Amino acid sequence: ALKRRKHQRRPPSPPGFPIIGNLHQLGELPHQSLWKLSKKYGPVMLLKFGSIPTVIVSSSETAKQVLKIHDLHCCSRPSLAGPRALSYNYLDIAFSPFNDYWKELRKMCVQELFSPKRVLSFQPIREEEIKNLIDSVSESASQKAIVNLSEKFIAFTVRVTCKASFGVNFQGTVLNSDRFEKLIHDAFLFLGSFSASDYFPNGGWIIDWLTGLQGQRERSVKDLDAFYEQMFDLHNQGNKQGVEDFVDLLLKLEKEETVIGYGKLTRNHIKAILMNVLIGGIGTAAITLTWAMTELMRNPRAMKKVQSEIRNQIGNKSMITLDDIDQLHYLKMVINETWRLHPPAPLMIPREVISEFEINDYTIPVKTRLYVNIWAIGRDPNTWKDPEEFLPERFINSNIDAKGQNFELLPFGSGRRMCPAMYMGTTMVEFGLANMLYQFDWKLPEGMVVEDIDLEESPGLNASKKNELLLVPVKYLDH
Ligand code: HEM
Repeated sequence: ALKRRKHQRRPPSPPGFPIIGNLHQLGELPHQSLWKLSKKYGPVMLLKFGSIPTVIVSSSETAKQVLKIHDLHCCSRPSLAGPRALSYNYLDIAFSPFNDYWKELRKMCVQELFSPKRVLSFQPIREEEIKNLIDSVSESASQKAIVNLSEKFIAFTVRVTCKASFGVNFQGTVLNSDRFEKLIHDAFLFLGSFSASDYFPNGGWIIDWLTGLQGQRERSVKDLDAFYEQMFDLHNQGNKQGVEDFVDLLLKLEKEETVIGYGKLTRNHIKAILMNVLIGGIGTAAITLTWAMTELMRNPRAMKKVQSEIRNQIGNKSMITLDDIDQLHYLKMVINETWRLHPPAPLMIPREVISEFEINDYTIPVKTRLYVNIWAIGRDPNTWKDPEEFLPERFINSNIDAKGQNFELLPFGSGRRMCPAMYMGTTMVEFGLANMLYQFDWKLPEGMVVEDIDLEESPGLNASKKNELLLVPVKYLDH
């Protein structure tokens, strides 16, 4: 065994400082900083985030090694302070370590919550909310007024996700939507925020306590908890109408004394699952819709082509339906191209190595934290020609899709930890975008030119568009 140890090779590492390691190199946009480092240190690099050895994988070939060939060796999640609090001690799907409990929970959710049947059952909700969105944008169009599309897309996904999860509309009921959006926003921040205890397991909590992060996190968890309780009460009172929502379903499973892993499903399990649905469902789709519109505005040729496809293939209609979308091939290419350049989770969710393995002759030891930089893979010139260019046509005659089998394009990840709600996410994006493109032509506000539309990302771990997308809608009257 001693002899073997000698031959272990460690991946190349950029030089770091004592104690903080390479943390100072992450900057505001970690996926971009790590992408730049990977150009120098290669597609498998070893960094130290505080005291934690962390491997970053940045090419499609090495992503395949990790997510397909060695998936079983690295499909756990590290324990992180923000997620721990919000997931009731890892009772959720996304942050639970790899164990029998997680396997059974994930299986149950895939069958009950994220199944195609369930996704389709929410279509009346999506239709009602797209009608609201179309009406509100039409109103702006009639006044030739600017629309804040970043805001509109968030409102749309919040409302659909809330109704599907809780069966309620926030307008004037239990919580107003502003407060709800803030709750979700804060929770999102705490999931992604720099928490000293994640990098300095011995004593980092003192820093979190001193900076007030600990206290803010606790408040946020408490607010969300109170909100879930209100939702349970509302459902138990039985005066809720409409389709069977996630809370109905989970409470039913609780009543049936469903066993998951080592015990029965409890209220805390339900709350942890709802957290995943809220965090997973809202940001990701809204971010994608905003980037898609941004890229189309920067590329009028692609905009024209995608609008002609929709308008020519689909006759006079007040709304594009899910059936219509099947035939919209260019629209799907536009969305894939958006995900290539702007994956909403550019570093996916971190994984943790559970048994030693090798990539490219480098040994990756147990407990290493592992990130796959899908943002970097989408811009790798070895994989993509003219990677910085938005060119949906690159998917013509290509068998690359976003379903986790092609390691060049991984917006939903791949392997055992892959997003279980891909169909739900894709449906939301396709349906939202198709209708916005069908109903309206889009113009830049007075005085702005195409070159003024920027691609800056906001700081943090979700690569959303930093500056809000402001456009002037013109109602398409040819139907
Ligand atoms: C455009 C939409 C979406 C994108 C791009 C996206 C992307 C991702 C990615 C990259 C991961 C990590 C995969 C990995 O670590 O290998 C993930 C995991 C996850 N996503 Fe999504 N997601 C989307 C929508 C949703 C929605 C709508 C939900 C819930 C309703 C959801 C729930 C989850 C959960 C629970 C996990 C954790 C899976 C696990 O750890 O086993 N996602 N997603």
